[in-house]
Amino acid sequence: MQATPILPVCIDDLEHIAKDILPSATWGYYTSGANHEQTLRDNRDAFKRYRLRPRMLRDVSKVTTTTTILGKKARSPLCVAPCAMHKLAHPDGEVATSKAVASHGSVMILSTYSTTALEKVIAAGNPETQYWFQLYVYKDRRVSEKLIRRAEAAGFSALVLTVDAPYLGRRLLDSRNKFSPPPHLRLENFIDSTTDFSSIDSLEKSGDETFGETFGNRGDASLSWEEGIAWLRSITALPIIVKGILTAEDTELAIKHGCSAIIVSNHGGRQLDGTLASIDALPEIVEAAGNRIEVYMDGGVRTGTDIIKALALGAQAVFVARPILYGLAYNGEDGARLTLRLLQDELELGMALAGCRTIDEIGSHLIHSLHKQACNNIPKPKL
Ligand SMILES: Cc1cc2nc3c(=O)[nH]c(=O)nc-3n(C[C@H](O)[C@H](O)[C@H](O)COP(=O)(O)O)c2cc1C
Ligand SMILES: CC(C)CC(=O)C(=O)O
Repeated sequence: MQATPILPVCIDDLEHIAKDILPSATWGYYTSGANHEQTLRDNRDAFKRYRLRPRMLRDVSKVTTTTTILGKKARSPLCVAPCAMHKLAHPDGEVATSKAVASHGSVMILSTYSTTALEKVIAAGNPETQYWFQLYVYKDRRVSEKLIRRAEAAGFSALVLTVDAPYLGRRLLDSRNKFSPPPHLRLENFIDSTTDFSSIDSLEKSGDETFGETFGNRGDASLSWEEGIAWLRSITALPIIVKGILTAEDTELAIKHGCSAIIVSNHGGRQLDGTLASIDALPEIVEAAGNRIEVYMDGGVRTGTDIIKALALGAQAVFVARPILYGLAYNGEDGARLTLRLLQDELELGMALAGCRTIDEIGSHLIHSLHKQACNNIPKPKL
């Protein structure tokens, strides 16, 4: 058995510590994937199949990670993905995460299933930081519309529509653990819902419903590109970002239907098991997007060099989910800050060692792929 590290110096250390701290059912919910967890594992393993081709003697005495994300300046391309229920990790929950992201200066996507009301989360931030609201569309569209109105009023600057979860994936560990969030927590975004969301608002399951059924029974699985995106466009002027895209075909449709950006994602291996790892899907999507739309990615990012590889393969920004939960579990806001700082430090050092002074200098020339298929899809060098 591996001893718990005293001072966490990388994300894997934080993961070990979080495992020791968190109740086993919470740990299971946070870390597990769907079915046999092939995609969960592959999200991380796939990064190792890309190796770096560093350039030398390029005056890396100054390195900056400043970039733009959805047209706005950001201090770093490292951002925070939407994650349900941060208060399972620490009582300060999403407010702690918000403050950490604000000090880091990039983007936080807040989950619909936040354990803190969306207004409180954005109020803990600063104007430099972008807050985007992640949306699930419900059969009762009034529930989704009300959330959108609140997000608009609170100052969220984009909607992130999660498209890979018409139903919740089968997470075997959650079934074995009979995972159910503790009753003292609230899904605060639903508290004043005037529609029939009372059972989910208190996080109590109605009758014998499993957590997945509670979710599945309320989500609108009939959502389509034509009707769903048109409906969203008809009720909001906020940019719409689709999260969960894995193919060139859907990239084309996202552009056709007026989406503003794409997040290449398989939901951290928690939905359809057996998909491509996000980093493997990225080149196809970047090529299909062809600079018409920004492409971001998430899934398996645990080191600064993972971020460099994703940027080199064409991502404009990179999102992390579980690493933030590990940081929160370790030490609340300071722990979430540590997560971001460790990854940011690794990113800056990695850039210097690879000969990149700016984000623009991170191009496909840095990538040596160990699988030939991906090599064919790698976008043209930026340099
Ligand atoms: C515990 C947990 C809860 C999540 N909740 C949401 C959610 O509410 N909405 C969503 O779109 N994605 C959700 N995700 C998926 C993440 O946004 C993201 O796609 C994925 O976890 C990224 O992979 P990583 O955890 O390896 O960084 C969740 C992921 C985890 C681990
Ligand atoms: C409450 C869940 C639907 C949140 C989620 O997307 C997940 O657990 O992956």
